[in-house]
Amino acid sequence: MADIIIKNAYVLTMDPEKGDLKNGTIVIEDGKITEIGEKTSESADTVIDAKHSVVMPGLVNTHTHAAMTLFRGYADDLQLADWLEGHIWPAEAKLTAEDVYKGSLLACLEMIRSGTTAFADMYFYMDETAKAVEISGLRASLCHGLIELWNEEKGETDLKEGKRFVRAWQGAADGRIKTMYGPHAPNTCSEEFLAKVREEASKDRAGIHIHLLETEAELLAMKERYGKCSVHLLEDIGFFGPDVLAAHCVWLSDGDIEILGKRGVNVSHNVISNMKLASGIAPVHKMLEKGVNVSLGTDGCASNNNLDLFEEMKTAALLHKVNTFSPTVLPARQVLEMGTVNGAKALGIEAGMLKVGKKADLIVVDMRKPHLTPCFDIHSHLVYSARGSDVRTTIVDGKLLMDDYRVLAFDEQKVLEEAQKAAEELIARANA
Ligand SMILES: O=c1[nH]cnc2c1ncn2[C@@H]1O[C@H](CO)[C@@H](O)[C@H]1O
Ligand SMILES: [Zn+2]
Repeated sequence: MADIIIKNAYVLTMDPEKGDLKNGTIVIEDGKITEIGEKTSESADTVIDAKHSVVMPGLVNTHTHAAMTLFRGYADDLQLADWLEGHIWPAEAKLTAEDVYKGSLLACLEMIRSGTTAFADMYFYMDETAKAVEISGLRASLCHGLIELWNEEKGETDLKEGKRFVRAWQGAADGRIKTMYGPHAPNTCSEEFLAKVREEASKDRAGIHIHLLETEAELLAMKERYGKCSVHLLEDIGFFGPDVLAAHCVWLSDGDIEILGKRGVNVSHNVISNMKLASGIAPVHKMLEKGVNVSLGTDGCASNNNLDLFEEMKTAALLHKVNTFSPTVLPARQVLEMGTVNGAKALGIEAGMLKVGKKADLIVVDMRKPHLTPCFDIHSHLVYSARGSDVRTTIVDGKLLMDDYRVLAFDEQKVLEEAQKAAEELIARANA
């Protein structure tokens, strides 16, 4: 007997070999997809009738700071340096472990509701985010943010905590949690420190998550300090590899793109954050042309201000069209690949596609909505018309986290109330 059967669905497999099924059935057992076809002879404890719905791989958010949900709308319309150093960092100095727990749970709730099944996170008090992931049922690649700022003592303390976290949580929550090293950025960490982090990550067989060339200010600071940009510096110290996840990558030269492609670096494109902070426009279509694995991230809620990857897909598709004066750039199908297949690859997850043997991380999107009627093309609808709130069911590792708009993972009202209270108290402390 199987665990879950989803029937009567439009199945968007994202598997080029299989294609889509107009009226399909998916069977889930022991956390994996065991059958995809027109019908099944199996029976299951839970049978979901997905009439008027699309079943698709869960979306993967490859760059966020989950607990920053507490700063949603706290500091808007500011220059990045002023935003980060003048507002966010002083407020973060007042964060407690409990705040991070409550903010992370809120983020998990928002992700479950908007169809995200896995995410990559860099922050502080990461045990708390890990606990929230464990409870919520989501999948995540987590790292403790290392902000050395050329302070040797801080570098050592951060790295020690980073290593403790990597070792404590690697493979936890039935393998749903993976851990990484999280050096903040090449302009907030020294060359020696970055080299040391690379060494430790290799030793622990953990990946590395870093902000990379987000702003022109970083590019200029790097040129002044080292006479080369961040990509060349990291290339010269042997930092890059397919286990590196680089967020933003806005200020890249053609040569930088070649390097990222050659080294198999995974890029997280955070289009809304880049627009909101006016950081610039990442050369996404060029990266994709060069075979770079580009996925999508929301960044934290202080620079977005939500975790809805449907919005991210639409915005990415639109921005790159107007930026290149070419409406054929980033077509809907390619953007869906960025949100699913490429994201799963970036986090090393056996998912991102609905295929027998893959992990059962999938979502059911309700298409019986005014803004989704009529429907000629599912790809187009999912990118240009759908919203995160159209997701009715979310399954991770073969477990139902939300069933027909009902969140099962935890008490939703309690999560909302506690996050609201924690945020109010935190901001009061920060403004005191
Ligand atoms: O877009 C961004 N650029 C640079 N730093 C960021 C951004 N978003 C969040 N953080 C900061 O990164 C640290 C995580 O370890 C946090 O301090 C967070 O505020
Ligand atoms: Zn970030």
